[in-house]
Amino acid sequence: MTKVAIFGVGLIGGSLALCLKGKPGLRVAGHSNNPASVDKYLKRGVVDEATTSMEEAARDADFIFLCVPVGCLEDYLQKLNGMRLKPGCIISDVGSTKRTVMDAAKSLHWENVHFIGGHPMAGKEQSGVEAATSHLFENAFYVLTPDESTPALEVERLEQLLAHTRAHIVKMAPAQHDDIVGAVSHLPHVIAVALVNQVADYNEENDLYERLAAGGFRDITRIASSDPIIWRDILLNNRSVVLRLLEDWKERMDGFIDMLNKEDGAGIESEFMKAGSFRNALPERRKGVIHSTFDVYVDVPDHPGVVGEIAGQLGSRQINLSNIQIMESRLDVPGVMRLSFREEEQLDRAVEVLKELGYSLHF
Ligand SMILES: NC(=O)C1=CN([C@@H]2O[C@H](COP(=O)(O)OP(=O)(O)OC[C@H]3O[C@@H](n4cnc5c(N)ncnc54)[C@H](O)[C@@H]3O)[C@@H](O)[C@H]2O)C=CC1
Ligand SMILES: O=C(O)C(=O)Cc1ccc(O)cc1
Repeated sequence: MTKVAIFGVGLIGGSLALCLKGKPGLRVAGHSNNPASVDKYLKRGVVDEATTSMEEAARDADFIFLCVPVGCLEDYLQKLNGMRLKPGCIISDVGSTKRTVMDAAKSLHWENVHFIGGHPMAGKEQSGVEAATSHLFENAFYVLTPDESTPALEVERLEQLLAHTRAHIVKMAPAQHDDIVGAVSHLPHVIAVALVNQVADYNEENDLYERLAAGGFRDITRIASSDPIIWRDILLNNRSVVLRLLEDWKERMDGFIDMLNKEDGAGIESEFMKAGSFRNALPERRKGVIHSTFDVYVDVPDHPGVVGEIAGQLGSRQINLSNIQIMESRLDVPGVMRLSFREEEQLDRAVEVLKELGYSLHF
């Protein structure tokens, strides 16, 4: 049996556990400092075993994943470094920044243990094991930042395990990762939070702001609801990159101020045209590279008739399903069903029907 130990079974650790648990030859152990969390992991059936003891979780583990806030990673590495780990053990993490954790791992001496940094580039604004799902990483990029000294065979072992996530593995240097992810993820989170708080302050005087903020404002600020501790740690950790990006951002805002002052309509138009053509060309995650289908995930209550009901409702409207897969179905966990369609138009119609029927959908 291959033992996988997961430290911090929250949104990401829990989702990873759900990808791996029940796969042939794999056993998943969870760790939390908090006894109540350990009970919760077991009760939800996310892991095979759980403990508050780091030693017990790490003992005999073939793989260890650190899925705790970025600010805790160095401390966890130091603790693991002081333990007797299984020879050949691979330690990885899922932190949203890669430079400091790679430096921390490199500064320690490991005896036949390999650290390979990782970052699944998928997530959501919710946190905790309650929000974990087995399909979170599907079709997403999963960055690995192996050091030059890490034997290729060990990186392959990790990649083989991560194949269960159905994510696309990409390898890059830690500093490059932090620069790019700073721009496409960390900066947008800061902007979303600042924007929401700006409107929240206006709303103190007049609650019409809140009432009219239903449409686009909600969409572009979804990530402002992300977990404060997780994001405090990410931003402090990648602060030099984020500070540089915010300086650029300030310049861009000055550019808009300038165009408005000068009533430069052509300038504004050209900014929207440039943004539109870049954004419209961005790859859509739901059109997976591996699968030539259009998929939607439906949260379904655990009752036997639900597959029939959904298939029946879609069939009666001549919406052609190409596949149905139940991804999690246990007594105590609500199920997730993947519906696949060969054509985007069929998917769009199905989404409309399922929303009308009150199902909660994910892409
Ligand atoms: N939220 C997201 O969308 C993504 C997060 N990440 C990274 O994954 C890691 C885990 O994040 P999530 O699963 O989202 O968070 P979460 O809050 O859902 O889970 C964090 C886990 O760490 C444990 N933990 C241990 N020590 C802690 C401490 N001192 N303070 C708070 N929690 C502590 C918590 O009990 C919990 O099990 C972070 O390093 C984050 O940067 C990576 C990709 C996406
Ligand atoms: O909710 C979203 O869209 C995200 O941006 C999720 C996310 C959060 C943190 C990461 O390191 C990677 C992805």
